[in-house]
Amino acid sequence: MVRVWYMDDDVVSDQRLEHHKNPPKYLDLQTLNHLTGVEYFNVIQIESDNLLEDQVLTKLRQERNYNYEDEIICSKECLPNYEEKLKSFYTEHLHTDEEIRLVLDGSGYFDVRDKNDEWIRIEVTKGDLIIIPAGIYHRFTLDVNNYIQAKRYFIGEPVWTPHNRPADDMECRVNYLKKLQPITAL
Ligand SMILES: CSCCC(=O)/C(O)=C/O
Ligand SMILES: [Fe+2]
Repeated sequence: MVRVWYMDDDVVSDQRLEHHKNPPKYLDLQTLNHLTGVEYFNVIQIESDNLLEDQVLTKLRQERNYNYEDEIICSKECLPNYEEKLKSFYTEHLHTDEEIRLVLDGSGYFDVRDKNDEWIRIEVTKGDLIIIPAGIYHRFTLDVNNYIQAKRYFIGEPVWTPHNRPADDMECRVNYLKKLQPITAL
């Protein structure tokens, strides 16, 4: 089961640790969605190595027109410019398009800002599919196991460019906040 929690304020110790508040403050997926617009799906058949035939995944790809896909492995051995890339992933940023990731193996943390600018940490492991909306400030880190393999989906020609904070005037940011308002008012 995916775990989601509010992070502590410790910016000194290793980013790969869990960074819970004391006491821990967990969120459920519905609350995560209401607060941030992040969507989560469990791709159930991953254990049977039948991942790409999975019904949840097939439906998502068709309905949302994900017509581009590739794979990324974040490990010292496989990711070119490993240290530099990890630093860039963990620098707070946004994208002009959704960030869609399906974890095939390993694990890691996506951190997203809530409307009060607090960090929420989302632990992703094998079989988790996460959709991070365009315009949300976020970052990614490996956990202490230092390995993740994920599929990346995209609509059209992929654009991976991160726009580091501050990017408040970007159209995607303005639109994200507009879309979020009615949701968080619930
Ligand atoms: C597990 S995919 C690597 C992280 C990434 O692609 C990204 O854009 C993070 O924000
Ligand atoms: Fe990103």
